Amino acid sequence: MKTAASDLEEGHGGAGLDGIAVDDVTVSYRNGTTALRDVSFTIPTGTITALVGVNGSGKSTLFKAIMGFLRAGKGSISILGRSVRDALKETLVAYVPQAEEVDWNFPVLVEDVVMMGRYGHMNMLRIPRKRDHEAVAGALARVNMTEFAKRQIGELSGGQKKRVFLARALAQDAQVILLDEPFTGVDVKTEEAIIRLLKGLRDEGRVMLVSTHNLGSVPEFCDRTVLLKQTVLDAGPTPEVFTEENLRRTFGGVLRHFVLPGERGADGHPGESVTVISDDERPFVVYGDEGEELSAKPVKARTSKKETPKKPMPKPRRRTPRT
Ligand SMILES: Nc1ncnc2c1ncn2[C@@H]1O[C@H](COP(=O)(O)OP(=O)(O)OP(=O)(O)O)[C@@H](O)[C@H]1O
Repeated sequence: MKTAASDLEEGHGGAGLDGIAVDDVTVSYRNGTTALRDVSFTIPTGTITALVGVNGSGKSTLFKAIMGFLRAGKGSISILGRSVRDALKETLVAYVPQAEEVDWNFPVLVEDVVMMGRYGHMNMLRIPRKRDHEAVAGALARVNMTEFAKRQIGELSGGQKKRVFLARALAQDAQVILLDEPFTGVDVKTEEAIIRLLKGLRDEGRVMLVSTHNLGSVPEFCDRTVLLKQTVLDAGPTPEVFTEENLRRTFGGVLRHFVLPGERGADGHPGESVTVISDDERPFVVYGDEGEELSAKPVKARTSKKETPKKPMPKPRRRTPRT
């Protein structure tokens, strides 16, 4: 029988089996809202993929469909070559939720939250065995939260809570990890720690799909990008997909894009122009000539939907601090 591990070996580095394959999926809610229409994309194993779109573009709905909470009215989803149902049975998929989705008043210890990741590996009585305790300890250590094991989850900071839910996914030994806005409410240091961890998981051949509004971090750590607006506007390697034209199509008037002139520059960058592209969180910032390639017109807030030639985004050299 094929195991997840053997699949991952086959697929490591993008070749071989797809990590997630979404084929022509349409999902509608009972009230008649069609949140996803004809959505298709594939993600190879051993990759991190950004899921980018405005509020209401269908990101959470897509996560729910991949988790099997919502059934596609049309199309199919496969995970590591299995149906969603089989993938869930084999505990291959984990979900790291947005902070708002969790009731933080629920009295539960950090180690208990992480142990929930082991439920799929236990029998019906859910009595943890040695290997379950070891998995929990290992997962907490990996996210640097060992000293918080006996704390109530509600007492932690936003970034610490995020790390606990990541630890739950690790304790589960999930091969496919869906992360809903993992950087919201976390400081830059924690964000960097999470990114380092995700890169390590990628190198183990796992699959990560990350919804984010932090456009600045996408080219830094996401190999691939899926742009969503009820349907897929574009999907593929980030250097090809994360373009100015595509971001405008994705965000429309929500996107703010402006260039500060070279004479003024920014702190630490005198004489360099600064290009800023942002929806609502951390902007994508480019200093100097690379930024000028994006726009020849300085000091202009641009929110028009006018199409411009497709140009790859240059890699940012520095990002602005979080406000
Ligand atoms: N339970 C529901 N019942 C009916 N419609 C819903 C439900 N949940 C979401 N929707 C609708 O489906 C569409 C997609 O919503 P979804 O939550 O997937 O977007 P999103 O991209 O995750 O947004 P955000 O960035 O704000 O989290 C929206 O029009 C939303 O109003």
